[in-house]
Amino acid sequence: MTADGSAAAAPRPLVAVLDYGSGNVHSAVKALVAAGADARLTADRGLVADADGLVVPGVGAFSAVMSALRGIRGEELIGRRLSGGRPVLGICVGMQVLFEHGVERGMETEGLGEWPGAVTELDAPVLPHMGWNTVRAGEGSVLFDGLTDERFYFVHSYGAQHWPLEPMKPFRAPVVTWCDYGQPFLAAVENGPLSATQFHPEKSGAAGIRLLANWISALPRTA
Ligand SMILES: NC(=O)CC[C@H](N)C(=O)O
Repeated sequence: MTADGSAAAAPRPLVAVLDYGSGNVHSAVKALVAAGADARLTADRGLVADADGLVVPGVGAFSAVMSALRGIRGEELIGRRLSGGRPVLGICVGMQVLFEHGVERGMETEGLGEWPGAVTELDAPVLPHMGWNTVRAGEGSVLFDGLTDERFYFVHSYGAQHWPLEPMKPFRAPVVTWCDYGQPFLAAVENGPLSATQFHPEKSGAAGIRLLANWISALPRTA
């Protein structure tokens, strides 16, 4: 209750942006704040564990991102959150490392293995895929709620091009969203507490902010 008796505004959901030396983190923090979160760039293990949401950004080579994540035992931080059903959002290479492995320039690197399958070079005439694209949102998507026919900004040459995970009843089937660039590839996945986008919501204008706001609105509140 405030001094004039009106109801105090609810505190913003606390979203940790994992600081492990990846690039592009400040635009992610800024976009999350614009989308309604109290966003903080941090490697503090307690804060990462307790935050309402964790965002794992990622730019550069799959192998370098995995090495930097392992350097702060990021696989533990992400795995423990997911074991406790606590939301995590991976962005770009932060999505790619969630798969079993990545193959870049002939080098295979083990990923976090949250999802089966591999991240491989896109089968497209021009790489990198750098620009705006529409996506084919999966049925029941939370991320793309109210965002049909919007375009999102992609900068990548690799991606997950198959979704081998069969729904395991009684669990809800993951919601997969596709994009067409040369061949189809996964633009986003929503799988219980774990979501991820291959594109950059923080570089996708108002549609990107709305997508982040959808994710933030769905965060269970611990405070
Ligand atoms: N934007 C990025 O940093 C993506 C890099 C990643 N190695 C890819 O090309 O898919």
